[in-house]
Amino acid sequence: MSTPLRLGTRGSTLAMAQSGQVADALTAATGRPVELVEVVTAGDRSSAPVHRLGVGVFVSALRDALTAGTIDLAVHSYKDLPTADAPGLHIAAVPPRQDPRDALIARDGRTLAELPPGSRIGTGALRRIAQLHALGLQLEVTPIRGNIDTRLGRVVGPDADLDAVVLARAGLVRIGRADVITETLDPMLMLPAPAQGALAVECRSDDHDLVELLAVLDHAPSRAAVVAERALLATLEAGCSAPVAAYAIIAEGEPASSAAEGDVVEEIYLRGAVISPDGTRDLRLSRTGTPADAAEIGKALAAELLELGADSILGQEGHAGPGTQQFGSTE
Ligand SMILES: NCc1[nH]cc(CCC(=O)O)c1CC(=O)O
Repeated sequence: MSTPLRLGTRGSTLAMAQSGQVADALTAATGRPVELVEVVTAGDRSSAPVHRLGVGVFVSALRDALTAGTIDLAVHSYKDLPTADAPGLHIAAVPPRQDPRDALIARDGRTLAELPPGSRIGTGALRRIAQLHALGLQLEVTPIRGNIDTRLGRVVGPDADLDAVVLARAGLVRIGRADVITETLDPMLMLPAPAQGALAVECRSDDHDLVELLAVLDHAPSRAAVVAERALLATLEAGCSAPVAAYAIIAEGEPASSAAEGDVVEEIYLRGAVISPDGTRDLRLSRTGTPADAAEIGKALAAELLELGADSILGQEGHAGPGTQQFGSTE
């Protein structure tokens, strides 16, 4: 029996679930045993609001442990990773992505359209707040935070005080709570966060054997989608808390007339949005291309959004400007 690989994880229900799922997949594919090592992050120890701490605190403790060699690999929710590269570390796999759409959890099984004006709907993410306002449904959007269980408790159970909350479908699926979802939101109405529903499996770049081993978990279409969405985010120089949304789909495209019979041509479709927090300014665009050009497509779509004035929308939110990395998820 080979020595177990040490997979560092936060202790939250979601982190433990997704780390366990990656550990199992890795063992199934390679026969290597994997042990989970809990890493307590500054974000878990503090009760300060996440927008003050920055979501980076959840990530950096895991990255420090990787660099120090106390763990061999880490699993992150990809949407929580800053767009800047981490020196000495490598994302060795992007496993098959979960459904990236947002989900509504509402009282009495209601859908968004069934919520009466004045309904209280909870979410902390600026991207979701902006899009809920843009719908013009006269919903009362209430900022909430905390882990998935805490946020669910605002609408399900004895302490419920809201009519609905919006959460990522992927997180609920991973912790086995997809049953509470009353509507999966159409991306045309509620475009997800860049990389939502995807995981990043990270290790040290110089750990060549492990880089090679982890490649079995990589899913090329999921990686291409994430590359496009995050290229858009990075080009807008926005962080994961900005009112920026992006969603890429890889689909079978129309083969060129010159293509040989049986050739499968893949196409990437990327949709991106920048919306002011009050929902009054709402820029949404799409673009298609080939998956090999995922990064260029993301950059090009961001450039189009900037031409239409995206920077002035982001500027309203204390846009940090070139060369800086914004942190601070309120999700
Ligand atoms: N920032 C919080 C966060 N980070 C990852 C997920 C779960 C879904 C995913 O992997 O994208 C969530 C919860 C949510 O947004 O509801």
